Amino acid sequence: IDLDGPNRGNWLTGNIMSLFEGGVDYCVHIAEKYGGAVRLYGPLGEIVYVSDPRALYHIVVKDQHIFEEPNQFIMSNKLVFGEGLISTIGEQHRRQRKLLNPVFSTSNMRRLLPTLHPISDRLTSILASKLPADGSHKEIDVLPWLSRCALDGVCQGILGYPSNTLSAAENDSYAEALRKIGPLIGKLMKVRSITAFVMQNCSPYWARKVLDLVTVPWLPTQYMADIREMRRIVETMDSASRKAFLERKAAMEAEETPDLIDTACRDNDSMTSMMDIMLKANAVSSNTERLTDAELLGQMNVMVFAGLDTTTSALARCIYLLAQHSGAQARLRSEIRDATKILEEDGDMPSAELPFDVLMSLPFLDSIVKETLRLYPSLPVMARATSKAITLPLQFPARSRSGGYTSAVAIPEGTVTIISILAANRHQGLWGADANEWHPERWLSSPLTAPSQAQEVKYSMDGEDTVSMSRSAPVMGVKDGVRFPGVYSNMMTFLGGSRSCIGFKFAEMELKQVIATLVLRLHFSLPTEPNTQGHVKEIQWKLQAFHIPVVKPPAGDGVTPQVPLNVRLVKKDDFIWNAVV
Ligand code: HEM
Repeated sequence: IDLDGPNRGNWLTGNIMSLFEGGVDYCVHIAEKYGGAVRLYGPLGEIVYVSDPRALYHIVVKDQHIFEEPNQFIMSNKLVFGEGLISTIGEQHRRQRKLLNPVFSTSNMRRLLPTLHPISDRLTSILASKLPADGSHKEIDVLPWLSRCALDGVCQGILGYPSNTLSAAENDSYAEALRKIGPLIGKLMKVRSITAFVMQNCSPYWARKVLDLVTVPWLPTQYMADIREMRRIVETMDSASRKAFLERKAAMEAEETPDLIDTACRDNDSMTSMMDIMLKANAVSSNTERLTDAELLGQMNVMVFAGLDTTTSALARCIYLLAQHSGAQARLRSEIRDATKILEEDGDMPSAELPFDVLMSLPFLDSIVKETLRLYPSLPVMARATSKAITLPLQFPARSRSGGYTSAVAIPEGTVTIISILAANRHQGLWGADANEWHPERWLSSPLTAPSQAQEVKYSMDGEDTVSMSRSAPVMGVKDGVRFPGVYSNMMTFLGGSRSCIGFKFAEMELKQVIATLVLRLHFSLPTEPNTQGHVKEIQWKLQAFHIPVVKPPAGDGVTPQVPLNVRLVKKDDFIWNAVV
């Protein structure tokens, strides 16, 4: 591959792990140094690391069928989640998206918001109850509570399943399974290729038998234990979501109204869940487009999983940044107070239960969420594999192997391509010289163009595939008609194209609801209490599959800090890792 890049590194594993070891700085630095397409090495050879806007447009939109998710990703997802969106490709995936896209419409989000009100209230009350009655401050590890909140949010909002992990002393087995599944998938990453091979060549019955057999003789014991644990988790998850699904389906079939979508939503606005809406959309769809029960069930499993650690990571980052920037926190609080005061005066709403349209249009809250998701996307990099050879055009020339520059790169079939969401979101050419800084005000100084003056934003890729769109667009992230092909405010956080995040509106709404409720009543700051030796605890962020906050105990403190039960601890170097779950 005729691209420049860092040295190969380890002869066997290459330099791919540097992305995670070097963290955000490294991921951004290599794009700034070599350009929007960089050559890296993995165990199986060369890898292309991409952050160029035109190349990304080809990867996620125009040539998406050539840049599919790697086979082992699809196959192992199928084994764990069933027939949901992250386990299907091609025509089946297209059919699923066609039915599901309208389910995530703005009007359906409006219906779902009330399911999040009691959850964000409960989170706030729990944290407030831990504070001293005299109004003074106290150090609380908020991460596990944010995680429980995100879990209750997806369970209730998506599945209609009241997991109540915020209130319950003991978690139910379903909630427990959901919390464990992300880290286990990470641990089992190395055996994914075996899974893919077996799944493709055997029936489900034999796949199960073969996987049992082939893994026994040579896999380290820990893998075996993890595989057994994964199987237990999958069974728990499957039986709980199947039960919820069958109950809702039976209840829906008992309704004798032809216009199922409209009636149910009108009659029972606040009680609805994503599953209800999806079941109803499916019932009224044509026979050829209708999803099977297995596909519907798979969607539920996938959405609950996809919406959990991503949202927790984003919530944690927002709270962390607000704690770091007390001025922004104060400004946000007064914006929310003003909004709730107006409503109280109107006698409309109790405190933080802002109506959907008010919540979603608070300018500073919107800026905080956007800027945080831009600078710290929950999923910093995504992998694709080319199903055939292709030449990828670049918007901005990248450094070639010979030391010159190239504006197109030939990629052989079977090449792993890494989409760098992180580097794209920090592209200085499109986001400005301060692209690496958290600066929420940038979104305020970039008002929406009024619909009457809607600009024709020309997304000029090449002669043939020019995409033009007329819309009221924020000017942020666009320069000379060039922008990233993301579904959310020109950034790549939720990707773009047919495999973009289907739940991004739900995620945005949940983030805004939880942050508004928390900030209205609580003030957040970083740890300040020195231990007996005068050292203060540090919070740092580790880049794994997700961004994970890492708590470094105060220097010289040999005592392991007290941590809540649901936090998985891994001792590495001198850090205590608080996994997101
Ligand atoms: C801040 C929160 C979130 C972030 C940053 C995020 C990000 C992403 C990204 C980058 C992808 C593309 C993955 C890939 O191509 O491999 C994705 C896919 C997906 N997300 Fe999200 N997500 C978030 C929340 C949610 C929520 C709340 C839901 C469910 C309601 C959800 C459901 C999905 C699904 C089902 C897919 C697969 C789509 C497909 O393949 O067609 N996500 N998400």
